[in-house]
Amino acid sequence: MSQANLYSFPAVDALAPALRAYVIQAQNAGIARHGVFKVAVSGGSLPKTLAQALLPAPSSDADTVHWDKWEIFFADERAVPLDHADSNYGLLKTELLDKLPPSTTQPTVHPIDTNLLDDTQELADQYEQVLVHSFAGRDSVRLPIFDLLLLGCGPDGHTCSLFPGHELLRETDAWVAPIEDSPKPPPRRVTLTLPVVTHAVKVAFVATGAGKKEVMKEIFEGGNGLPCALVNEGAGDRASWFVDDPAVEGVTYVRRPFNL
Ligand SMILES: O=C(O)[C@H](O)[C@@H](O)[C@H](O)[C@H](O)COP(=O)(O)O
Repeated sequence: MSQANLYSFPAVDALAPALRAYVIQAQNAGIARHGVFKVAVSGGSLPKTLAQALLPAPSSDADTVHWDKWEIFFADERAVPLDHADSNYGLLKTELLDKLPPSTTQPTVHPIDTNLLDDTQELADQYEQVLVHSFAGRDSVRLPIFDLLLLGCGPDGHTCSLFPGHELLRETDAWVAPIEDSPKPPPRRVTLTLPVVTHAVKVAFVATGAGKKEVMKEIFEGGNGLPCALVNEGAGDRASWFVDDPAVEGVTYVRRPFNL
């Protein structure tokens, strides 16, 4: 069975250019296939790392981020207004989108519908409809196939808003699901479901810092049904982990040299 790729770097400074090369390759493949690049992103520390990877000026044509071709979705989002401190949209905006050079044609961004914040089921259903319309005619209608998912990994092994042991891990029908009892605050959120996550063309996790080393050991050496491990099992070598050395200290899983 194919296995997830684990790429480790001394620090984020070295990780960022590799992540950039990987994202640009996924972007170019998406544009070649469909003329656009459909990507979903998480919150946490990811937007900041993405900014470090993607904001530097290109060194060549092949190194160019074609923001005008990007369609950005949220892998998970908190049920809060877009300008709230907990909003993943707000985080991406301040960390990355607002920092694009003024001459850049902004990407298309799909935030949640904040008219529906009182009802997380409605919020999830509406966001699923956004995906239905966006992916119409593209792949099988059974599942939206993102060109790339850019995800984080919590210290408990959660990813998106899919938490260890939660019933949401058994969701097989919905593409987007509500959660009212997230153990990480805030409790009310919506998230892509596991089938959508594992069917993406590529899934990249970014996990940095010594605070991740216990869970990285668990994910890569036992799995234990942790959401991140379930993504690794479902996506196989379509999953790639970009980590720093402190996050994988003591992890025996074989690191790959980073080569595209
Ligand atoms: O909305 C969220 O809570 C995030 O999307 C979440 O899934 C995040 O990616 C992980 O908790 C990792 O967070 P860090 O990168 O900050 O460790």
